[in-house]
Amino acid sequence: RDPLGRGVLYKEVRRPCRVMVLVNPHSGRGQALQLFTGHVQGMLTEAAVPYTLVITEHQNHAREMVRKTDLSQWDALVIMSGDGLLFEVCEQNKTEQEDWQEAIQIPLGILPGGSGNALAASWGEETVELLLSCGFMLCKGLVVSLDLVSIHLASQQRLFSFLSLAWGFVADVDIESEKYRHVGAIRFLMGTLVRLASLRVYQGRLAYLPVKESDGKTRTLVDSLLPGLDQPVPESWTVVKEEDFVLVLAIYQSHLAEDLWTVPGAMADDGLIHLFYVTAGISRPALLRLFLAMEKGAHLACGCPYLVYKKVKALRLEPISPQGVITVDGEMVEYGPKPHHSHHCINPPPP
Ligand SMILES: Nc1ncnc2c1ncn2[C@@H]1O[C@H](COP(=O)(O)OP(=O)(O)OP(=O)(O)O)[C@@H](O)[C@H]1O
Repeated sequence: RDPLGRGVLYKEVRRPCRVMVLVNPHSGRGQALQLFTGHVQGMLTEAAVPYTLVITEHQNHAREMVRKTDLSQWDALVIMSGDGLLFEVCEQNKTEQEDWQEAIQIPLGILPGGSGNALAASWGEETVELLLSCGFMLCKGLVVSLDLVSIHLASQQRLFSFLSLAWGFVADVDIESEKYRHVGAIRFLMGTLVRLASLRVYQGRLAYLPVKESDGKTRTLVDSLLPGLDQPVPESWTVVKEEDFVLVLAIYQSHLAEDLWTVPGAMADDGLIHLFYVTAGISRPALLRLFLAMEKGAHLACGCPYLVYKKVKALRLEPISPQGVITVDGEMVEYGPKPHHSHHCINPPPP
């Protein structure tokens, strides 16, 4: 079904639908619970969707809830927070459960309560208020399949990522601006201005497997495209000549935040990793112009010679700079002088 007329096929969860809603009262400007009770609760009641409300009390509370829960009792897990709480739930759901192949079939929902809300923004309607649009999809029980990217860290840890991997400028801004969370979405602009003042270059090696016209979607849970981290990248991969970067960003949804429309054409399950990188030499005003243009999805039209965009199936990132931040879905992950980050796009079978 395509009830929103966006060329996207949705499935519907079966009725009656039992939903667990996890609300982080401290996310974003600290109003998630009020927004839930003020806007979403009534919609769910009217739509006769039974739900159980869990208010998270501390970091990792949602993770523990999901670990302890018999998931077969629920038809959907819904997170009202930013992308961070969803990352916590996904990690628990997918990597720590022995039966994660089954666990990833459970529909996950997101209601925007954070300051970035990238995933919600990628899926909500632009014409109506984001929270109401996400609440509407929840009431209708509309489900789409979502690409997951498998990430191997240097320590062998494997993560599943639903949104992005970032290194350099974007990752620094994301983490450094967390302290301004209470101001909402504008935290990214504040963080961008602060970081621009101390713009730095990050050394590293980047290689990727470009998408070919003939490529179909990769529907596998096995990392068949990934060479071992101790192996060189295969000949079919492109090795980026430059080793001095201002940022590297791999994103698989359209939005990096509510007002950062990074990949205008991205679909939730197009099987693509959208790789952006900016090489050293870009001026501060030019970098600022890119981020301002991104609000309208117009950054690629800026004609900036330092910005490169590729559609890829897999990539490897090897930071050489000893200090830096790498984020997955906006959350900081381990960083080492010589970690390898390999990515491989997988599409789990539709729920
Ligand atoms: N009750 C709580 N008190 C403190 N921290 C919490 C609580 N519940 C959850 N958390 C933690 O808060 C962190 C931030 O949440 P989240 O990323 O969802 O919101 P945000 O940072 O405001 O939004 P965004 O990621 O969109 O910018 C998560 O790591 C989560 O584990």
